[in-house]
Amino acid sequence: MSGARRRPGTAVRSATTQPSPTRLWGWHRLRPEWAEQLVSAAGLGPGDLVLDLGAGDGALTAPLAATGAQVLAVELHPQRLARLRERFADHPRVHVLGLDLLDPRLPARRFHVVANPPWSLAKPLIRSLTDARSRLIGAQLVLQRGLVADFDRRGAAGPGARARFRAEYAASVPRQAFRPSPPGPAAVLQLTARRGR
Ligand SMILES: C[S@@+](CC[C@H](N)C(=O)[O-])C[C@H]1O[C@@H](n2cnc3c(N)ncnc32)[C@H](O)[C@@H]1O
Repeated sequence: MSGARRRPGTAVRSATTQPSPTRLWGWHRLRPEWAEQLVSAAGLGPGDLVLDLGAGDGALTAPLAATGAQVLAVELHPQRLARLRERFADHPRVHVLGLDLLDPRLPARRFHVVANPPWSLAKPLIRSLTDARSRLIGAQLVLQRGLVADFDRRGAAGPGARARFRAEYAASVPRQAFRPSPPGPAAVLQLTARRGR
């Protein structure tokens, strides 16, 4: 892949993938004050590795980098990816990756996730993050409120996922927290590994 460093344990699907006419490229950017709030609640610092999945143009990437953590910002949309690469080209702790979130490979070392990912991919994404081989420590995912409430009630889906991760409704996020506003309200789903992974 050109322009982005490849990390062990992460997969790279073509960064030149073109938006397909059937692919949903919805983009509800988090407003800066909400992005800051989400990042500050994650309690990250130097030495941590955090993934921003579906990074857009970096609404969360920038405050995540300001914590001192190492940030992997994943985006597939060609223009957003290009903008992201340009914006963080000189940042020593931000690595921009042209990955498809549907690719299940994850970092080989322990990691966190703080993200406002594409809501349509929430279920496969959570399945992959809570997989038995995943080294996820904790995730904060901004998703549709109803879905977050479901996860809070039923726990993480997928074989054995409930035994490995707690899934909780952590906070409500109003439609006004995004630009443009999504059709319905959102919430933060907190996933926490039950044991060190
Ligand atoms: C809800 S937007 C959030 C953008 C940014 N995190 C923010 O809060 O402003 C989701 C992002 O995921 C990206 N995306 C959609 N499908 C993707 C995929 N399969 N792989 C990687 N990124 C994807 C979209 O291009 C979009 O930028």
